[in-house]
Amino acid sequence: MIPAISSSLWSILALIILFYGTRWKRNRSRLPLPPGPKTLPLIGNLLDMPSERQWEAYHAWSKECNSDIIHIDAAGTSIVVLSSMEAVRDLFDRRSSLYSDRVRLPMLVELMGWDFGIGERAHRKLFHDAFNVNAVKQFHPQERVAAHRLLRRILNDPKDIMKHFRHLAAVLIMDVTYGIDASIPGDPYTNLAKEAMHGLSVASLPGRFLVDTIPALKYVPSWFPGADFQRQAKKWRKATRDLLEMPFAHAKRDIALGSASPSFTSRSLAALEASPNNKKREHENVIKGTAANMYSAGSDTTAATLGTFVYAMLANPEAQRKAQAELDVVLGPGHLPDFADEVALPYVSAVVKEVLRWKNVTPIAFPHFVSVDDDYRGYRIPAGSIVIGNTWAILHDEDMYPDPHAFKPERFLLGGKLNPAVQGPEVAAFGFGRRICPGRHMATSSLFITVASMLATLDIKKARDEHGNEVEPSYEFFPGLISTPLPFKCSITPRSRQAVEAINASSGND
Ligand code: HEM
Repeated sequence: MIPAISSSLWSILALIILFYGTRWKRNRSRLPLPPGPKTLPLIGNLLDMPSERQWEAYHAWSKECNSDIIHIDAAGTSIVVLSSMEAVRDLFDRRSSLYSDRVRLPMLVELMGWDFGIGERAHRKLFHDAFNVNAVKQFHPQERVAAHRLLRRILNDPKDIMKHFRHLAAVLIMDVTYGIDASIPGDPYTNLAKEAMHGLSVASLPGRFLVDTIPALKYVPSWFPGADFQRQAKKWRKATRDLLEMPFAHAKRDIALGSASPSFTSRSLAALEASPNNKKREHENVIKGTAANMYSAGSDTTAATLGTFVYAMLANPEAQRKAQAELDVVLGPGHLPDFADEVALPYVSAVVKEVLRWKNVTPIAFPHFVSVDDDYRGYRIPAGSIVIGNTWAILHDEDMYPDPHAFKPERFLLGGKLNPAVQGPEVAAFGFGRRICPGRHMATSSLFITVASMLATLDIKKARDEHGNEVEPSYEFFPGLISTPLPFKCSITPRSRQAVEAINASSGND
């Protein structure tokens, strides 16, 4: 499926495809490309490229070709898909210096203004210092408060659970990143981010916009018939730039007034004082870009994963009952869990793992890019290829995870403990190699405290219609780089009077 385009745009396309197609053919070397679906002259697999659930099509092609590395030709854009841990480790880990670039999708970067990725070493160092496995413990108090606030918000308004998850993720990350309290009603930043994030999620999928396959289309003016992508890009560009500039300016203002709460931005700007004067502006831009990345990469992924948790509880009520029984034994009914309880709660930990695996929210991670020719297992990986680790295929490998589409936390347990022999979903759910999600330790700790707090105090059940029949959710996701549950109904009620009292006495204060 490809986007609908007018006949005038088709004629320009034909010329451009001819140009790119012949250029690409000239560059071919002797080694064969990895196997892949049959191609048509010049346009390759362009007509087969799915615009939704790409990971499933990649997986099916991989099976057809009996290969964990396949090649797809999208009208001259070379896409290589890796579907096993062995292949992702070989390329993304062992050859990380070659495979760690990001794809410069023209729609996203040039037209929409997402040009502040954290590719540079300076960004990654800033991030690592604040978010490594030990440093993230500093965020436990904020994560605990965010989980307690969530419980109170659900008690007061149990209807739209995804709204509460988005609020939790946005408030937590605004606090940690900028020291901004986004919990106040009418806060401008959470809505601002919503529009920018929607654009990012849609435009990050390779093949979603034709301009990514044929970059010269970016010069087509927005009034040209069929150039809807230009109008769409303009709207998203404004949201992107506002997301980059506005919260950062707010944090700087608070710092100047002396009223800022400690945050990634305040700490990084304080450290900037030591930079030479001629580098200050440049370093400040690095901090600004890193902060915007944290927000953009951390908020929707966290909210979507929590939505998947609710889907899982609706799909497998028995798992919910077992997790609640474990919490009741360890904490006593109506008590809220804390981080120190995690070791005594293997079933709850297994629920979190299975949520990250079952319908993982970043099924193709974020695509990587290789800028030089390489070869692997006798195949040629052409320079300029988009290289995708098919996280979804890895986390649904039947040999590693029998009955892979079922939600079964037990698969991670043996003798009442987490079984180290079973590969945890963390090996793929947060991406690969040098570009692996730097927020993963914070993500897993905030998922644990939120899931455990909800299970300790709330019952999550299917909603009922006006005839009292259970309403089965679709378990479907919004199609984007980040799979977010589509709107669904469910019933969330307190488990007991003690649970209500514990929530009301907790640290969440709105
Ligand atoms: C459950 C929640 C999360 C999931 C599933 C997730 C997943 C991912 C994935 C798959 C990638 C791409 C890795 C690759 O290119 O191979 C990524 C990148 C990233 N994540 Fe996360 N993430 C989550 C939460 C967070 C949080 C809470 C933060 C920030 C505090 C964060 C910050 C980032 C950043 C900055 C990048 C870009 C790294 C780069 O481009 O080098 N993520 N994440």
